[in-house]
Amino acid sequence: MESRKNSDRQMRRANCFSAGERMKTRSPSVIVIGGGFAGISAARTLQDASFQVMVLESRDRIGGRVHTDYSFGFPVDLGASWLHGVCKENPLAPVIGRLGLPLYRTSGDNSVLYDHDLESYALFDMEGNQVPQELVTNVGVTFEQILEEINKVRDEQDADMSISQAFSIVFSRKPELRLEGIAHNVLQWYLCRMEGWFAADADTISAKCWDQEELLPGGHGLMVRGYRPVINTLSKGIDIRLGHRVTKIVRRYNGVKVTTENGETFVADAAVIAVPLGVLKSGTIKFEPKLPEWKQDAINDLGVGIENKIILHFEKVFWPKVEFLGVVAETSYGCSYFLNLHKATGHPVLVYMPAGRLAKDIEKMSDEAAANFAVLQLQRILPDALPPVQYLVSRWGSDVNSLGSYSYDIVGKPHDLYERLRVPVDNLFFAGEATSSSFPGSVHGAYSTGLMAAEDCRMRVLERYGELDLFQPVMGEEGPASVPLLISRL
Ligand SMILES: Cc1cc2nc3c(=O)[nH]c(=O)nc-3n(C[C@H](O)[C@H](O)[C@H](O)COP(=O)(O)OP(=O)(O)OC[C@H]3O[C@@H](n4cnc5c(N)ncnc54)[C@H](O)[C@@H]3O)c2cc1C
Repeated sequence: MESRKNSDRQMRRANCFSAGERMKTRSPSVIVIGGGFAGISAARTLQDASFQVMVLESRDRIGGRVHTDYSFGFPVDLGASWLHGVCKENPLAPVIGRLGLPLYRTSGDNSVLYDHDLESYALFDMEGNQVPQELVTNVGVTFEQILEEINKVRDEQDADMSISQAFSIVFSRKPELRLEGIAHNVLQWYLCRMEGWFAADADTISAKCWDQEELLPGGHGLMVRGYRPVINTLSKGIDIRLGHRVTKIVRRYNGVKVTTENGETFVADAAVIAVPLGVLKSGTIKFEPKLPEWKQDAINDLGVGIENKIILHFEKVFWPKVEFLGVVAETSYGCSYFLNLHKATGHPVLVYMPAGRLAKDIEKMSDEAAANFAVLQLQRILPDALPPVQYLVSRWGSDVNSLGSYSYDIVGKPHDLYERLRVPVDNLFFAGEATSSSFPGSVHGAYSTGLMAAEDCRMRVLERYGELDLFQPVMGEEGPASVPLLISRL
């Protein structure tokens, strides 16, 4: 009995929103789990709407899969670095614009496949010979034709298939699209780029859903100064508890109780859960009661892929003045590409970006071995390539805080999984790139789901506060709750 009393007392002390505070501030409380773009945008919106907000973040930094590193003496992004859709319709445009952050446009094209204009590529074969630009462009056209044919094939059939299977069907129907020799290798390179977009291999990507995301106009722009200033600005003044890994979420009709790895407990009227899909899949966060079956199925069925960055900082530039360097090979697994950051930032930096199985294999290597692997690919193009003076290696697949880079549609599963992931369960609101059916796998997608979750949460909490039963204590706390201040402003 005594020990139960003690633990009750401890819990009360640990509560971020104690009964006293609730009476004083007269505003509803929300715990946001995860301090990436989705979580921070939800927290910002709710705090601006007079909610008491606390963010619990497992890492010792905010930003999640947006991670700008400054150890080279200038910013480089280990996670997201492009704004996909450089236009005023992009939900992030107002904040990026207000901050005066420069963007470097790598492509005016709005398509999934070309976040770089074709003329900015320099592709090489395994012997270091540059592929003629005309061939690169022509194979690009063939690749688009194949994708159009894939769409016809999928529309004829009810059952879904992978992009690789669809390729085989198209080749058997239209053998003239099957390329040989170096042209075949260039085609594999385009496929490799497509795999990079989805962070997954072609034999797992759904032919039915590959083009279901919405693309904003304005093409693709690199955040020259990195994404960090954006997240820092959005998070100003918010109560963020770093190093707080959530392990359990209990929900009741009148509140939520959230427990962290070190046993601390927090209660609030509602919670926004904005952790990555990989973390939800891992089952390391326990829900009580369990999540409904439809929600758990959505978590299980949506794919999460891996893309990584190996960022190489050289003493000086020794490569051609193009935006993208690529090595073509017989299979997409053997192909590789490097983003030339010198074009955008003026710094002698190349970024090697493996995806899918290759990224997974490279994650098994040490940082040094991974950097050497990237340099080896570079030396295929440029035999006299210098060793880097510094390097950075990301591990989004094995990092327990992400367990994957971003979500994608796997074969045979419907595209509405993103929406199912987003739909709230009682007073638990879901946010994050994997809950965005329009813009999955992107920063602006994550950001907009944070706004949506905040709005849903605001409505629900305010509605419930208007009900008599919410004048009862939240999660067993004593003392009257009160009608939130915000209601008078609505
Ligand atoms: C290599 C790479 C390149 C990319 N390139 C681009 C790009 O150029 N443009 C683009 O738009 N998008 C890009 N993306 C995708 C983009 O980064 C993500 O879609 C977006 O940042 C996801 O934001 P989020 O808030 O949903 O998740 P996250 O940013 O992952 O935030 C989730 C947060 O939850 C925290 N967390 C995890 N577990 C717990 C727990 N148990 N308790 C508490 N906190 C927890 C994490 O530490 C993290 O901070 C890229 C991603 C990667 C990995």
